[in-house]
Amino acid sequence: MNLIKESYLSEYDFDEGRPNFQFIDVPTPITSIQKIIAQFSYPVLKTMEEWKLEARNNHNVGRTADYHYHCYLPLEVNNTLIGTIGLHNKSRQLDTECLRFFSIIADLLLDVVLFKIEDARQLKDKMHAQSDGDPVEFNNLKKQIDAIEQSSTLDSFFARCESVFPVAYQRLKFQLDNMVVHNSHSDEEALLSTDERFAGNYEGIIGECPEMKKVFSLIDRVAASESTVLILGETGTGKEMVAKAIHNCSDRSGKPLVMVNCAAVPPNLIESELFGHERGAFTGAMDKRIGKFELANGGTLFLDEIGELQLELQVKLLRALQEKEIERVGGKATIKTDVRIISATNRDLAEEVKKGFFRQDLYFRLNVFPIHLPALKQRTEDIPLLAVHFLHKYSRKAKKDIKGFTNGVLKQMRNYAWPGNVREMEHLIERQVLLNKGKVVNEIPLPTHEKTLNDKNGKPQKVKTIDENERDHIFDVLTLCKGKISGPSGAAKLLGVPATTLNSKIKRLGLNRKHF
Ligand SMILES: Nc1ncnc2c1ncn2[C@@H]1O[C@H](COP(=O)(O)OP(=O)(O)OP(=O)(O)O)[C@@H](O)[C@H]1O
Repeated sequence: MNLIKESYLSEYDFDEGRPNFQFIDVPTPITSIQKIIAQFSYPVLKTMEEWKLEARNNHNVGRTADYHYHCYLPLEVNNTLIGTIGLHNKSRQLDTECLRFFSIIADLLLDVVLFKIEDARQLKDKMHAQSDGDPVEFNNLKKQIDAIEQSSTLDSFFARCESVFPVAYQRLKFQLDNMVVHNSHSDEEALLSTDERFAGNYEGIIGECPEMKKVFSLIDRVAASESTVLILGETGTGKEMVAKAIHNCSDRSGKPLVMVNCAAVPPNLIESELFGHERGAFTGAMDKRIGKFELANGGTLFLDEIGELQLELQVKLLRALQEKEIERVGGKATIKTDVRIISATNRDLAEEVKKGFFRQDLYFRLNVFPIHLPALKQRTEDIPLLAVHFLHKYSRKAKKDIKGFTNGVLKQMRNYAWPGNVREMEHLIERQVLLNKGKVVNEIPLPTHEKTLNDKNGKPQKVKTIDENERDHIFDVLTLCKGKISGPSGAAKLLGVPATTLNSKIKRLGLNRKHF
């Protein structure tokens, strides 16, 4: 029996939503490592240095030179080694769940090989029986045998894997990329689920596309510094998660991370929310109150939706950042603060500055280290991964055993625009888990009316609120009229409203005339 080949299972990508492990599938003669592997009946994981030592340095590392961890398993038929299967990983350790899965893959591969051997053997028997008989039939059988022998073992293997465990494929891919390097191999540690281990890393942020890898590397780089960070991205892209990850990876992690959603606090209360107030500072201030700046002392203050902060408050925030001290509302004393600021917005802040809605000096202060989070529709390769993650999370919670999605559902999700990004997907899957009857999700009620509008170039645009629309339009007309409101060449005439009405709209919408 021939050695089949040493197959490499380490390079993989997603092809049209279908996990596609790229085996490097070249027949090789039996190697010294394979001889060692043949002594085991279970997956053996070692670093390449350890393998080389085992093989008395007599191993040509070849294509796997870039990889650090190498796990091998022998493939045997009737006690004869017919090949080995290798799983290689660049920098991260492989855990027990992954190794178990690897054994299943090896079994399936062996199954496929056995079928192939058996089919070829039966045809050969028939062919021998025909050796003195019909030459046409003989040639026909010979062709069939050649076809079997030359057929890709791995193609048949993929077909089997896909039908046997489509979701497990995605799990493996997810694990491989997100595995944490372990120095110890205690069972307890190895048995922790990937999600739990991962949560201690980047706050459970999932993503493997190049844009997300860049985000992880920016988190790594900025966390240890004291820099002010501005996180930009559409709603639901994970800005809050990134802020938590930066705080948790920083030296301030032992101190509080205090969050303020600038859009959620009424404008008249935001100053007291941030800086606190003294008793009697304003009607309703019955007691002294400590503000978020003071609460975050020594730690991090996360200012979410910073783009919604009114101009008046922006001045006060800027002062607090520059002077590193605050005054409570109604108070006289200045209070020193040591706070790292992380802010986030789904607005285009640079554009807001141009329009006069956001102070340029504050923007420069906050935008020391920007991190841009991609919209979900810009990272469709992450969609199956996130979907499976949420499916497992909510199935576990609901105590249901839902194994995965059909390819059709995955495709639907990849084609959807996700205006609410990851948050929208999470809610949708949480709901679907509760409603789902079988073990597989075979339909998903994606909204038919996406909350985006195509512009004249066919690009999807966020649907603006009436106020945003009005503000932008007034801004454009004021720019055209160089800030002039009344008179024949003024904006009021063009907009068809009295100058007094336009003035009050400008005030209400927070437009700043000096920018025109
Ligand atoms: N990469 C990700 N991996 C896992 N979960 C994610 C990811 N991104 C977002 N989520 C989930 O989506 C939800 C929204 O995330 P988050 O609140 O961080 O988004 P956001 O950008 O701050 O949204 P908003 O601008 O509306 O405040 C969270 O429940 C989080 O669990």
